[in-house]
Amino acid sequence: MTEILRIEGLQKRFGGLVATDNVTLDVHTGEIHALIGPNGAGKSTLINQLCGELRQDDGMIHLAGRDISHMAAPDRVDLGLGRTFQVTSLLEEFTVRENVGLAVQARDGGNFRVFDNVAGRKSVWEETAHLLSGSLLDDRRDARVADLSHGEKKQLELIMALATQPRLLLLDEPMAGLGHVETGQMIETLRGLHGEVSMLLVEHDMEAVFALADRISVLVYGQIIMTGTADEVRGDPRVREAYLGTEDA
Ligand SMILES: Nc1ncnc2c1ncn2[C@@H]1O[C@H](COP(=O)(O)OP(=O)(O)OP(=O)(O)O)[C@@H](O)[C@H]1O
Repeated sequence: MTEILRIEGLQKRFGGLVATDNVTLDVHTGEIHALIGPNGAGKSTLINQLCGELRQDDGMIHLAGRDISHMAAPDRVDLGLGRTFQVTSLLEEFTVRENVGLAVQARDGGNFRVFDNVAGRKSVWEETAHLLSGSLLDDRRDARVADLSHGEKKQLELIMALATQPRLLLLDEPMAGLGHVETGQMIETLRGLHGEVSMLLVEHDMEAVFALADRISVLVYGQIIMTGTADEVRGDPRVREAYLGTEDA
């Protein structure tokens, strides 16, 4: 079993608070690995350290065998670390197709802002069409982002993250704010990518986590208290006490 990501002894302090406390975790190539934990457990802090937006105080991060612990954020993206664009970073007045085209161009080292440059580049539009084909947004490619539903915007975030051709995709609450139907659609979309791209999925929606994850790591007060399958996590008394409550999940 090869590992796409290996984290060892990762530590981040904010003053007296230890937000990630000696975190050791690996993501196997091709797996969906979920990271769950109560509010304030340190999930965002961990994701931000992986991206390079926050510098760890101690510990190591390896991506596909390379030590990226001290690498700048854009270099990590070049090595295959992808993160979903946030809804707030979408260009509302541009179409779905144009937003995806800009993400493709940005990956190729182009300027994210200079839209004119992208208009004439056939390869960018071919790849954009490929990314959109078969997606839930293919029929909406000429819609303005401002006219999309929240669920459609979350699908667009994901497609734009895939435009960077990640080897490991960090998904920070992809179900947040989605209704039941849209959550089901997002689960299906992620299931369709299973095996193609490795994923570290931070998510509060336990139904989605149990439906998607090969393995789940549970973070409580900055520490991983266990890693296991959905059944192992459901059945672990420490998890039930710390996170799921005493009732059946
Ligand atoms: N920049 C910061 N400065 C000081 N404390 C911080 C900072 N960022 C996070 N924290 C603290 O670190 C702890 C972990 O926060 P973090 O946001 O990583 O948790 P989380 O698991 O992502 O929570 P949630 O599920 O609510 O998003 C919390 O106690 C939080 O208040």
